Amino acid sequence: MELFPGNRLVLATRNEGKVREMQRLLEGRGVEVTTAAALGLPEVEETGTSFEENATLKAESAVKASGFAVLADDSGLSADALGGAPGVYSADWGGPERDFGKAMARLGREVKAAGDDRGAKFVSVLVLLWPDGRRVEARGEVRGTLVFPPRGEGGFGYDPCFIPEGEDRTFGEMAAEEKARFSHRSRAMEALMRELLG
Ligand SMILES: O=c1nc[nH]c2c1ncn2[C@H]1C[C@H](O)[C@@H](COP(=O)(O)OP(=O)(O)OP(=O)(O)O)O1
Ligand SMILES: [Mg+2]
Repeated sequence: MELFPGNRLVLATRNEGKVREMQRLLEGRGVEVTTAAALGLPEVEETGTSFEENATLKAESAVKASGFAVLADDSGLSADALGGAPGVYSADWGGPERDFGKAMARLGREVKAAGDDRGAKFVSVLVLLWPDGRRVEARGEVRGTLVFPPRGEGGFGYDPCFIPEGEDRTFGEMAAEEKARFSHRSRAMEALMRELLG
């Protein structure tokens, strides 16, 4: 039996970094993956106050516009020193131009000003939604340490300022397959597949 109608899955994200990671995580599952950008789907206002809410908003909008099954990710970096900020506002800290050099500089300043606790976690919430309303949700987290100034050119977003627990290099210094071994998104995807396939 087909998991998705037409065996097709739409990634409801505009973030190329996420698209690359999600495509890699779905490889070999016999699913034809396409993206919101490729289908020209409308952008979504992320008005929720939780990762779950925003992932749901993105998934619902893309299902409505495309008629296909959809996978949405809402994610972010939560600094212990800042009570979990930037959290769901992680993308907003990059400004309209999505300048994460600027966002990481701000994060460094604010963390130091707040007492310099370097503990942090990345969170990813995935929502899989079918046109018939069936829905599966999963969360993945990875704890780690913030490092300033940022290091490495790999990955995207805040990757250069985050060292996952037990490692000594940032996500920005890792190859894609290495980041995928620890990442919040990989963990969420594993949890999603467990939910889905039992
Ligand atoms: O693995 C990651 N490595 C580095 N940074 C990350 C990661 N995962 C999330 N982040 C940061 C940057 C991103 O911009 C924001 C998520 O915001 P979020 O609204 O979920 O995604 P987005 O606006 O970039 O794309 P979209 O909403 O179209 O899926 O958190
Ligand atoms: Mg977004």
